[in-house]
Amino acid sequence: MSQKAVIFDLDGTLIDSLEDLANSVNQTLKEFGFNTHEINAYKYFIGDGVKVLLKRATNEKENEETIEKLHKRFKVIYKKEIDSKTKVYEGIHQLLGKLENQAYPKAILSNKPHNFTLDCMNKFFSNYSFVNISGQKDSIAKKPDASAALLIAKDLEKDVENIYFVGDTKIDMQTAKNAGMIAIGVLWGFRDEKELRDNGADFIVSNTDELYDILIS
Ligand SMILES: O=C(O)COP(=O)(O)O
Repeated sequence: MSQKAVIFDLDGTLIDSLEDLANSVNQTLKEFGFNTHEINAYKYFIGDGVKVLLKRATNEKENEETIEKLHKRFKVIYKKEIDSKTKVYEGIHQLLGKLENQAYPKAILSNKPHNFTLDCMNKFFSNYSFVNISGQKDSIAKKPDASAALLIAKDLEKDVENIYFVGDTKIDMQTAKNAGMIAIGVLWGFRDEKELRDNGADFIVSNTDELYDILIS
């Protein structure tokens, strides 16, 4: 077994879920009489969990009660749309397959609600073994807090300095740094290189071959 292990972010790193998330939020907004947004605007709304996504989509002007109503409706809509347009990014299946063949320990840490994280993992990645799959749960602080990453590290049975954290946003880079892990920023997701570098990326990769080379080095 490898001396190293990896924790992957999900949205924007393993799967391109932008359109389904954006369409589901837009439908929710429409039903409640709010203005909708261009799909690309959601690249900057997604990353800090669903409630923050809804706050940003309503221009941070709504109170908790309204956000809670939107949240309830969003969950119903997104449950149906979760895999309508969502795709696994190019090269991810090959990467996971190669890691699997080497018994390389893998885990998931997402700010997507835990049940939706499990739905996506079952739908797209049921062929691979993950030591731990964690979405956002009310019982534990979400990324960039290090708590969930540190719990996963225990399951991975590696020291944090031997764990790569792979993600596409500053939230992921900050989580890696807060947990003492090695931060790898991917450029095929929702944010740009500057954001990843400014938030502590130790490595930046533009394709899954580059990512694999770092993970096994
Ligand atoms: O749904 C979100 O807000 C972010 O999800 P991620 O952590 O998998 O990028």
